[in-house]
Amino acid sequence: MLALDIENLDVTFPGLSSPALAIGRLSIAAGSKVAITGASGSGKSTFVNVVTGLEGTRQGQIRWSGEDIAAFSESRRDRFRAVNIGLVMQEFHLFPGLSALENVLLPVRLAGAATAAVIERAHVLLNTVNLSRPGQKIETMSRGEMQRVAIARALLRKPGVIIADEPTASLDAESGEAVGDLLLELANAEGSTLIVISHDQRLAGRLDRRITLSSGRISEDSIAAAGEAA
Ligand SMILES: Nc1ncnc2c1ncn2[C@@H]1O[C@H](COP(=O)(O)OP(=O)(O)OP(=O)(O)O)[C@@H](O)[C@H]1O
Repeated sequence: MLALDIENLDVTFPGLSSPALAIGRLSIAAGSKVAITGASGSGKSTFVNVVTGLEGTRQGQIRWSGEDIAAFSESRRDRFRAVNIGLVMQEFHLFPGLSALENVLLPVRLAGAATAAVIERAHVLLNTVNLSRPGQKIETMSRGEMQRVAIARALLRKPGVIIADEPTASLDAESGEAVGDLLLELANAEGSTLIVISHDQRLAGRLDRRITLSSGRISEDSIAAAGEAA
């Protein structure tokens, strides 16, 4: 499991008068389960992009258990993400024409890391997410099933952190709840830190900590609020 420590982060884009994301200090403990919420345009996707290293940043530190990915080159960030971060996105990013199993294995196959043990783990994970037909073509699956394939893929390399960006947004209530259950169960079982970006108040309410972004800044943090109340 990985801890996240952010310091002096400031992400600006051309044409914006204030930063898309400005975080003086934020620590997320290893193994904790955190929801990030906020209105449209508040900086949630920017947060996902910089903490996963999908986007670089020139200002600030983003340390995962001590390793500052803000100081890494793009290719080093890509390698770090592939090994350490399990990403689940709203729009799944699965490949039609391939089966559920082939989708789960694609990143490790591309990395030349599909050992027999990893293939066995892919089968086990598909079972865990309640998919019994590993050979089913992805385009024939329901949206809830597709998201469960994406979760199995994200967990294949036993990532220290799972980051899910609006994982239930395009699902009906029942499938969304199943996906929320799975993310929590699997993060607990694997001992991964879990960060979920979500408008889904029910899902956010089930996590240990809720952080709200407003105009790129942290406007509420349930841990800080609990500390003030104590
Ligand atoms: N590449 C970019 N260039 C210019 N502005 C950008 C860029 N990316 C994001 N922004 C701006 O930064 C701000 C934060 O955007 P971001 O996508 O992080 O918000 P969000 O909270 O994820 O919103 P939503 O819930 O609508 O997806 C917005 O004002 C957005 O227009």
